[in-house]
Amino acid sequence: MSVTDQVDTTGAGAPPARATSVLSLAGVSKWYGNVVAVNDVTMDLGAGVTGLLGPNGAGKTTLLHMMAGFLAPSRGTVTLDGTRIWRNPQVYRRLGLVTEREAVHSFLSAYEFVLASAKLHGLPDPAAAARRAIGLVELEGAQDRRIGTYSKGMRQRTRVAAALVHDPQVLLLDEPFNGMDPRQRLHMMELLHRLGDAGRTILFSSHILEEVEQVSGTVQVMVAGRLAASGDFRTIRRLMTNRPHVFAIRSTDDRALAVALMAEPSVTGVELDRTGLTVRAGDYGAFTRVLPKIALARGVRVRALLPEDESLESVFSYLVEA
Ligand SMILES: Nc1ncnc2c1ncn2[C@@H]1O[C@H](COP(=O)(O)OP(=O)(O)OP(=O)(O)O)[C@@H](O)[C@H]1O
Repeated sequence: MSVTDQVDTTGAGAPPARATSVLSLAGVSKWYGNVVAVNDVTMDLGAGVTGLLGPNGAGKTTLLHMMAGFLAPSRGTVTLDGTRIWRNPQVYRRLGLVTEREAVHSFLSAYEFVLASAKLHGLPDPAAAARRAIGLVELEGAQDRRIGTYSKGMRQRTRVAAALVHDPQVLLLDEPFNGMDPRQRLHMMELLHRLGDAGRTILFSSHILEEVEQVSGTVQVMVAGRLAASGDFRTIRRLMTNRPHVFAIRSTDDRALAVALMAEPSVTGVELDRTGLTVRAGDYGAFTRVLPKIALARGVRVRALLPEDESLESVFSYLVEA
């Protein structure tokens, strides 16, 4: 029996036990004129929840849209269980996408909104499919209220239900946690876990490290269109935290402090110029603990200690260079 045969397209009852699907990208690039948005990305995604992490402009949305069949790759192939996705409506039926920004009509109820999505998919029993999808996101209690009266989290769950109405094996979500408060986030995280545990392939994008860490053990990291790292989150996190840290230091005697710091094992580089002292340290904790002691011993007062490269972009850039 093929994977397609096992999909419950009746829209009724509990989802069946499913075979897992593999979404594969092979040498995928996408360019818009001179802008290379995605650059030679190869990855395989199986059942469970995977985070797609990267700073703004890294190419996450472009990648998700190619996976969902919204965009053609400029080069390479995107396949689901070996079948090309682009211009293949049979495969679209097995995919769901929750886009980053999309208006939900505030005058409709969640039930009406999800029902419309079921009808667009041409499901045989749209009403049953809508009820099942609303049950999956636990919105039954509010399904007949106008969406205009919902919280941000409820609106987002309504959109997830609309994307799940045809019971797809793969669910792609672009920045699903944006603008949610902690409680709404938790609820959405639990939902994604439940869907992943039930055998679906779930990929969600985010530019927030901690967010991905809380939701998924597996991560694909994109930087400037390229896949910078992929696999177990903890291993990648260790790579990120073990990177050299750069500090700008302002003190009453930068020269004396520079000489003293050169002998310090946690310091890997010292630069002194007209603007002040720049220090590279391998171990963030060890360096920040030892600096006040060294300064005190030399009679130097530290006026400012500024980490120079703490932005997410610099963390990601380090990964690309590693
Ligand atoms: N339609 C388009 N025409 C031209 N350039 C585009 C288009 N869409 C995206 N880009 C460019 O492609 C690159 C990747 O954009 P994309 O939206 O995929 O990144 P992202 O990681 O999703 O970013 P964000 O988190 O800000 O949404 C960016 O440089 C962006 O400006």
